[in-house]
Amino acid sequence: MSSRQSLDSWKKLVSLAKEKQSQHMNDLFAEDTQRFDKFSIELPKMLLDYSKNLIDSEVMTALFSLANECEVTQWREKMFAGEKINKTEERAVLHTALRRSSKAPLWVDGENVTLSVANQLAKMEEFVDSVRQGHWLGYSGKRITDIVNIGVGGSNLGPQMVTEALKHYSDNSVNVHYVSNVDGAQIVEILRPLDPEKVLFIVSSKTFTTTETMTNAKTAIKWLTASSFDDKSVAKHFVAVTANKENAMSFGIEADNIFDMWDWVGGRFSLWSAIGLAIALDLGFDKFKELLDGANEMDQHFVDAPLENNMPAVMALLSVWNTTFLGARSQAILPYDQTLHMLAAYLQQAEMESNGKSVSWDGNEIDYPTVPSIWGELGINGQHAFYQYLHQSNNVVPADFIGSVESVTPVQGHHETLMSNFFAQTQALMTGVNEAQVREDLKAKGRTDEYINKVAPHKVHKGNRPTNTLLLKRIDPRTLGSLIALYENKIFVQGIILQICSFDQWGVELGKGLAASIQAELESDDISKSHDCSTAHLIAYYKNATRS
Ligand SMILES: O=P(O)(O)OC[C@H]1O[C@](O)(CO)[C@@H](O)[C@@H]1O
Repeated sequence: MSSRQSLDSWKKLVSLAKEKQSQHMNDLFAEDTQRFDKFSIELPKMLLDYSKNLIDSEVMTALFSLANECEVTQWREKMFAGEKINKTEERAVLHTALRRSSKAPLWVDGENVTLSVANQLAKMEEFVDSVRQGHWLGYSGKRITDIVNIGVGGSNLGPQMVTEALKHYSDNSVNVHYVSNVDGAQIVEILRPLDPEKVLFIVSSKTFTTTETMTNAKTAIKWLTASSFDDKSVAKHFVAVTANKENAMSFGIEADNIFDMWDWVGGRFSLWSAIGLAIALDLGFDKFKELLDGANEMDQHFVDAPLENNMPAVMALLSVWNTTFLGARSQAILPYDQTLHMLAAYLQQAEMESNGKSVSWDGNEIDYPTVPSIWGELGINGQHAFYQYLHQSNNVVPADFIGSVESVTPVQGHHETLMSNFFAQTQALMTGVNEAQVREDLKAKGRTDEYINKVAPHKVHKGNRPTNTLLLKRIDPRTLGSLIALYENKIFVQGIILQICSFDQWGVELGKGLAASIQAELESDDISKSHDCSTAHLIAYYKNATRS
């Protein structure tokens, strides 16, 4: 039994979970008309209603005790102070320093992080302004019109998700494109309409070793130099963002064109650094700064608010309740705002690469369910695709519903239709409809007994499906910054409670290593004897087919 399971609060939650599993949220709402007031948190630009969870005050009290017994606030202080809480890599975790407003020094390994961040932001600002104002010109003297960000995982998902979400705020000084897939189909299609004389490539890679990114960057250099350019053109058309300056320089990128990353920023938490350069080029540096300020506001709330009124902490505790204690295995992210169409993909990496682990920070196997798998889509599209499963499958999927009071692009009648669905779905998921109600309804519609007997069981919705509702005022750079930081801080709290090292990602290494050796086999006549027979036959089939 792990140390967590011997905590009083943990034991209490185990017994409360048994009790609550036989209850229905409809009864909890009937018994307590104050549920919304008790189980909601309002911040200046967003409201969280978490009353539609299988909780009551006793459960929440036990969850807050769990957070206290797990020393969440002490760990939070350590993270913000730059202590090396990423134990397996002996690194600080300071993505919050990238958006911090305080000018006070913050030291890590003799480096004043506050100063390094300020310097990089100043370098970014100067570069962004010069590209957007047409001072930075391509090799042949033409203005840059298109930015192509080459990166994958954290060096792609965050910037691309934000670019998509804030499209409305772009003045279209430049067009921004993202290449992440090593499947050549993507880069070929993106480059096809572009003019090499007007394109700027950003090679974004913390390690500058990621095969997909390096392969795409090499293709981009070939594309550029294949026209009338020579090698010198690379200096005007390539910049890099990396913590591995040496590799970027040997790749051919000028030292001055390299923006720094640091080992204390995890890739999936890096959009606030120069990894967000494409965002800043698209929106202008002021709006990028607003994004950082919004994130900083959420950090301040996370640091200052008592746990009972702390949005990231409450969301983390609810996830632990739903998953570890009530047994949910997945979690849906359902934005009802077109601008957030990449949010689920972004949060998949943020949460699953951080906490998708089964060994605790002391190296022992974890024997309780940890975090759910994250998936999702725009909610309104999901309604016509997978909501059947959410309403009636025998697998309960807790869901975050995220909507905005105001649309960034109002079109008469649209927003009300969208939001009426938003409100209807969480109500339906909670209340459901029982067989007696179904029968009564069918009878009132004049259906025959035979028809009612046949159809009634299929129309029952058991309800009791947990949801959180996040209602934002409006998607803008500041609110989006706060929303992303909300989830980042939530992920941190989950990791602390579940005793997970949230800031490493060893689980991606095995496959990467194997792919490298298989690539050598694909490019030669050899086939390694070390494969299992399935993999060996698949490789042989592929090689025979490509060579016949
Ligand atoms: O920025 P890099 O070093 O190219 O890494 C890209 C992504 O690959 C991963 O290392 C996973 O393989 C992620 O953690 C990271 O965000």
